[in-house]
Amino acid sequence: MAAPAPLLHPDPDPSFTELLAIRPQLRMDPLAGLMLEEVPLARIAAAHGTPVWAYSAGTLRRRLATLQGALAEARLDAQVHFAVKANPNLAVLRTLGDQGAGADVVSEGELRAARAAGIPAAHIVFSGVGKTLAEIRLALSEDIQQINAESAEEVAMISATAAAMGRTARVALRVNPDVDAKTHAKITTGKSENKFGIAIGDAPALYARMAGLPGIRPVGLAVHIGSQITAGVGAYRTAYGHLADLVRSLRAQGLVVERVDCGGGLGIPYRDEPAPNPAALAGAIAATLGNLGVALMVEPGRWIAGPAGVLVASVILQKQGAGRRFLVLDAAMNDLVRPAMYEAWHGILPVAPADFTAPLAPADVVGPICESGDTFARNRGLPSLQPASLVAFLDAGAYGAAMSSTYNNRPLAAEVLVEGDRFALVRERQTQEALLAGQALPPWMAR
Ligand SMILES: Cc1ncc(COP(=O)(O)O)c(C=O)c1O
Ligand SMILES: N[C@@H](CCCC[NH3+])C(=O)O
Repeated sequence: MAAPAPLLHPDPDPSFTELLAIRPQLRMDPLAGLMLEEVPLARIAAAHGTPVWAYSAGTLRRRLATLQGALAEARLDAQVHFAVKANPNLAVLRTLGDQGAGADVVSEGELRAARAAGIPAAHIVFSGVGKTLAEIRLALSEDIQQINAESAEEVAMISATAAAMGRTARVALRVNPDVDAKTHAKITTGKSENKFGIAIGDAPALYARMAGLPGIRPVGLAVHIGSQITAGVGAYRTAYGHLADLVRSLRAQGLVVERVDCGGGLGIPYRDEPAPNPAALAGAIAATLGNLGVALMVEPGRWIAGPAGVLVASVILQKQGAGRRFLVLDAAMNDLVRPAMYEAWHGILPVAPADFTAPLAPADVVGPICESGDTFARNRGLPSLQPASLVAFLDAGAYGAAMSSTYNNRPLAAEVLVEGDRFALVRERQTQEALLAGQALPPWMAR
């Protein structure tokens, strides 16, 4: 069973050279050090300080094109909807939207970001297990492509809201196929014990009921079985097979099924995981749903954005503990929470050219936050790194900045977009003033 690589892995880590070999967006220049496309990361750090996120526009486009190409190659009538939760930066969304990506959103904020980036409402799907009335109203007034409903209770909310607004919501039913995607327990979503979707056995009756409700036009089905799926496409095939059966049985009842949203979840190799590729996913879709005459959607987030981004941090100090070396960075779990939250393994490379050939020794890479979970890596082979040396976290373009917080009252880091040999700030580092803004003392504390 493939599972995401944990923070501390029993096998030797891939070398720096091996990590770079499968990431064409990154290379080590003998003079300029680690480069993202044609921009030395040291230049970005010098211009905008650290910690700083940097995204490659070229990589975003290339990966989106690979996915679009794989779907076309499999002769599928399929649209890619980028899962905005992975990276809601407007420049990222604009880059992908300009190349034809729609958006999969799960909140008012994501819907507004997708619209602000220029993604047409007709290419936006709203997913999520708990949309508020205000969010349903916004989706309806924007007339987005589709709302994916996850329960009978939510269908009733959408129907009542749409009818009151004199609108008709295009609704797909998200089904829970009870399939194990063999990924981290916190990010598996297609098992019956997970909160997502409606049990596949309950779907036919609800779908039939939807067809008779005011304010609702049932347009199809949706499924999403989990994230960072690296155990091949078997679980996808099983889930899509169940959906295909459901499409056939709904149609046999005389119901209309126009679309199937196949969800996201395609994994990437953070360490050396044998991640499935888009062609395999397209093959699984084609083999199951390909001949039903339904329009298809996929909702990848990580696969597109993960490898396109890095987090650059500075070493604050190197500290010798009892039998271990700690490398204390100015980035912390509030910036990149994946290691603390899922024990996730991220490649960590020195940015300076000389560091690359230096002898390596194990280090625990940590942030300055006051809890031991603020650990990015254990026993990681790294050269001696003096204060102010830079390191880069690889594959940080998805669920990186998106999951940042201000824990320890640390401001959100800046974000930069790299385009060939140019780069531009696309989100400023949060100011200390902004961190305090909006807080007020109650009148009785005034002095
Ligand atoms: C409904 C839905 N679609 C798409 C995604 C995107 O997942 P990933 O970034 O793993 O492709 C998610 C997150 O797992 C999700 O919940
Ligand atoms: N945030 C998770 C993925 C969850 C996907 C959300 N549906 C991660 O970083 O791996």
